[in-house]
Amino acid sequence: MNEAAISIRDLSKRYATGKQALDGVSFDVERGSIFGLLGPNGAGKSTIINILAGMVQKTSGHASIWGFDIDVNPRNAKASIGIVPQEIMFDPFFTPFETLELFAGLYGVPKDKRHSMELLKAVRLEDKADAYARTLSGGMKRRLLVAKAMVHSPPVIVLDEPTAGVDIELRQQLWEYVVALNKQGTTVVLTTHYLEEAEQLCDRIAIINHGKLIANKPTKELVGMAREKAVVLTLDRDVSEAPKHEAFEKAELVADRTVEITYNKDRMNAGEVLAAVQGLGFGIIDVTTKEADLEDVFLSLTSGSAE
Ligand SMILES: Nc1ncnc2c1ncn2[C@@H]1O[C@H](COP(=O)(O)OP(=O)(O)OP(=O)(O)O)[C@@H](O)[C@H]1O
Repeated sequence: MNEAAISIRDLSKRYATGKQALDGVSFDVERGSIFGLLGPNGAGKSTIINILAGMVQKTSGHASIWGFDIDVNPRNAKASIGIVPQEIMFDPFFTPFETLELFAGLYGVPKDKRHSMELLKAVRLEDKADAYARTLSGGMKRRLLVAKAMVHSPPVIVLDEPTAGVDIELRQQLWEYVVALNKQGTTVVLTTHYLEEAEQLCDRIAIINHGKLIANKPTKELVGMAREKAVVLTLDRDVSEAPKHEAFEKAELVADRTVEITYNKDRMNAGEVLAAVQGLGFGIIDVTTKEADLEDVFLSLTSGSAE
């Protein structure tokens, strides 16, 4: 089957306040992929996820999960997706093991088909299986949320800003688990503000801004959209200011002999930059190039538009 894991068509949402949170958004998430949904605060990411989760009613448009239309087949659509919410919400009186059993029960997973202990192991919480949830650290709670989203073994898991408030080590553990899940076939959608992580993890990235989709491309292509590139040059002598040339976007002295030159890759290439510097009478001892990253693209696409 090559039907999309998630298919969204002309999705719009106007909240009762009159706020148009989504305005005709369409995209597909390919089965087996890791898909990044990025956008500044208030862009509409959570609204999309909440519509998929059945927690927010869309105003118009269509959405289907694993081939199940959320209006026509809401139960199957819901059974096909696990959502890791932004907010940490647990009943503090249940242990992690009980929490997972409870949710498996709510999803109608029969006792012999439950895998609560396996899930706890996968998120490295097996030691805490019987501890009170309120005694867990923030990172542990976050990992429990991921396990909770997986109790019904959905083919698609959505992580809504899962890394907020989680320290670097825990974040890496979480990503390792997400990547492992994906390797086993789970389709992953994640919203994140950590562009670097999105760039490393996602096969494809969509950017949403003011309720509209403004980009949807394979990660490499999106990163390639950055127009500016830079070279860092070590010159053969100390200079008091960076070599100036009309074709450079920017030239900065970063140390006595080191300059960083930013250029527009549509207008020139690194070789031409070097030739221009040599033409100004400088010898070049060393060169490193700096690739533009997703952050550059993100900023140029969404600049000045966060709420
Ligand atoms: N229940 C609601 N009632 C009215 N307006 C809402 C509601 N929920 C969200 N909004 C508004 O809709 C817009 C989109 O919000 P949404 O939470 O989807 O954005 P987001 O991209 O997830 O942002 P963040 O990254 O901050 O979570 C925002 O302007 C928000 O204030």
